[in-house]
Amino acid sequence: MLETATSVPAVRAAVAAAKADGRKVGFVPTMGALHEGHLRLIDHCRDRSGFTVVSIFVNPTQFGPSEDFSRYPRTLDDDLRKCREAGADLVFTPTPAEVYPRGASATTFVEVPGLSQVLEGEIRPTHFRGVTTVVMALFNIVRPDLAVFGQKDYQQQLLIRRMVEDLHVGVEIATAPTVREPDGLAMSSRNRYLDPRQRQGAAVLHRALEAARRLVDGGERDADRVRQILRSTIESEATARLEYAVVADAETLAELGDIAPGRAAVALLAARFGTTRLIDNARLTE
Ligand SMILES: Nc1ncnc2c1ncn2[C@@H]1O[C@H](COP(=O)(O)OP(=O)(O)OP(=O)(O)O)[C@@H](O)[C@H]1O
Ligand SMILES: CC(C)(CO)[C@@H](O)C(=O)[O-]
Ligand code: BAL
Repeated sequence: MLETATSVPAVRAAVAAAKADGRKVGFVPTMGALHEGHLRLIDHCRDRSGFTVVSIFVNPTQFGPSEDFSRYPRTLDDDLRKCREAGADLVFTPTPAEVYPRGASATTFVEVPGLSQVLEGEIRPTHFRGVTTVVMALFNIVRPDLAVFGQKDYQQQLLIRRMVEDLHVGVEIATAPTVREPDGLAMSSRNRYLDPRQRQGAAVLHRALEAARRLVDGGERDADRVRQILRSTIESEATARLEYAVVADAETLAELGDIAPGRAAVALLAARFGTTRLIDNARLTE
């Protein structure tokens, strides 16, 4: 049976009861508007724990002043139904004032300098400070044994892993693969902003990543050539405006000159389709 909670004490009580039963507690933080990608994270979590908590919280502190906080999709009834069908045990739907007790925003922050300032962090300068702060607050509220994040937000899961390691948070972090539409577009709550032409065009991100992967699988070691194929594929799509296309070290996100065997490399992309920003990534080597 799915339980719901809106307050910190109610979450703590439900989680304490599960732990008293000897159940491992898994946690899937989300901003709602749930799609198949989120549901696979819940499956991943259920496979690895005995009590799955999902949070649905559109976190104000990770949106910049000109971003889409007010129009971000909020579909709570539908989300609760999907969580129930997916077999979650507890859904936490707090207000900002519940998460940020001093008045709807944070007055204490957790930051991961360096990793939070490149790529997404360069374009969205306060974004990751908001993410790491809210994830730390949610971890302290839920006190899970395990938390699951999506590979679609590659930089985000790296930052969270770093935060957990640096601050001895004691939560195991799992990363689940990106779930895609049949044409390869990574599922994202923001896909619903796209008009039909942009929606069709957005599949170019996956095509670019596939082209890069084919090049590397064929033996290409020059990261510049791989960047070129990423760029030229995206630039061939009329609805896309490229923001970045990088080939980076999979752990540090430092840009690579060459793709050496034994060094894990990842391609990361961001582009706008109209006013909608989408990101995607793929590992090029393991
Ligand atoms: N297609 C996907 N496959 C796997 N995980 C995903 C996918 N999309 C989102 N996630 C993961 O779901 C979690 C919650 O993400 P969030 O609620 O922001 O959804 P989103 O679809 O990424 O929304 P947005 O459009 O804001 O980026 C994150 O860990 C995110 O990486
Ligand atoms: C991790 C997260 C739920 C924090 O608000 C958010 O950044 C997201 O949905 O990826
Ligand atoms: N999934 C990332 C959340 C954000 O873009 O704010």
